[in-house]
Amino acid sequence: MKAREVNFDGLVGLTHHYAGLSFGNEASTKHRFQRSNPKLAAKQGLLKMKALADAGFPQAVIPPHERPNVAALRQLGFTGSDEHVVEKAASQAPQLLSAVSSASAMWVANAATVCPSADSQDGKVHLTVANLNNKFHRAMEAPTTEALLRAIFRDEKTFAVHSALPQVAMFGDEGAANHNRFGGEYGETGVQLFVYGREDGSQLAPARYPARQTLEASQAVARLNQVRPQQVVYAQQNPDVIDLGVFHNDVIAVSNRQVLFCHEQAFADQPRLLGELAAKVPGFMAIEVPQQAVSVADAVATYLFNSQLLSHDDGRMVLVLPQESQEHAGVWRYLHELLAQDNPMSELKVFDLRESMANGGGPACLRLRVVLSEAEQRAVNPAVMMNDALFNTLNMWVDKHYRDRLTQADLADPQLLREGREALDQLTQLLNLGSVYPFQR
Ligand SMILES: NCCC[C@H](NC(=O)CCC(=O)O)C(=O)O
Repeated sequence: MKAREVNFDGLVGLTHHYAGLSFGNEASTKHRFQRSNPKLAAKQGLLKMKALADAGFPQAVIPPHERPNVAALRQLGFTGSDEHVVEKAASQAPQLLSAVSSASAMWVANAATVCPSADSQDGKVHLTVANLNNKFHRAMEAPTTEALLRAIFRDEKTFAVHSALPQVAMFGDEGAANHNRFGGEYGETGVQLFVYGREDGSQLAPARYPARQTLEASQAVARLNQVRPQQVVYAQQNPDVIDLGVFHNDVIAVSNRQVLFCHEQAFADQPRLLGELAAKVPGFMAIEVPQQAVSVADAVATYLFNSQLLSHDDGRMVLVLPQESQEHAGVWRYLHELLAQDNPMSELKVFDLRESMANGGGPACLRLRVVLSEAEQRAVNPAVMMNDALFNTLNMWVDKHYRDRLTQADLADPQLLREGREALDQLTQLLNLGSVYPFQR
């Protein structure tokens, strides 16, 4: 039976805005306080999903979270009705209101780490929710992410959804953005590469920006996901590139099947890692981009590596890139050289994801890869699968509910809270999710 990689993309939420919340993520810092367009952001994401579904790649959607997160503000001491809580936060602590209003759950590469059934000891598909401990606005995603994943991957005989790791720095976990799986056919046993930024207590760590993922977290996720130990490889990110803005490994590397496409400075001990992968993955091929061809700074600015590397049924691979890669002459030239060389890459697909990119989220950040056998695909909640009908339904839903401009000041508007709840209440019906949001309980 043929297994496929299904890409689950995060749908951008109604409160998408630029708040500069992610120290170490240069796009987030740079676009702080600029005006956003949530409606356009959601539509840009939907267009990518639809185009990939049309090109034959199975595609699904993961809904946004309830924002502002009023419960989080209450936990921080704001009292009164929900509207009063928002008003008080807006006047006393606007940056906190921004954090609890962030639409950051759209970047579902950080939602969880996935282990396909072919790799797990009990033969189930495992998903461990990421705690996103390094940033307040992201750490609050875990409970709703868990509820959503349980509503999508409902069948407990097929899927095992694990709660996030303890919310402390030692177990900082950013999900699939620091995880790669290598192998032949998707349904065959693979090798899983867990990439971390630091080991608790070790000196080998970035100096300027935080390392969000720890080795201790990666090891715990590998245990929870029941990955057979002989199939696990750990590697440390190069701390110097974290200091240049590579806050997740998927900003500097992407993989698919036997191919690793990465910058030559991506990993701390790159020759050792590539040797280990060559020994464990039959037909392993590393495509390392030299600093001379594309600098780390250009990779961060263009998100060349935050691409999706997808396989057509005949084995040809397509690289799904953000428009910023096409707009950079040197990067675009390099990509064409790559196509001409002897490797499986045969096609480039470019998308305008400007709204997400301005917060540091490219094509790869917006998707969670889930390898599923045919039987497992049938066990997924069918209402989240992208097709013509769902594309039209979601576009109409976005048109009806989303604003086309939002600044930090607008977050004070209590109407935004009501708009969000009404929209999400309808969305849970459209996607047959049941009650997943705090306001529905
Ligand atoms: N995988 C891409 C994640 C991008 C995300 N950006 C943000 O949260 C920016 C939000 C803001 O600054 O408004 C992050 O850094 O975790």
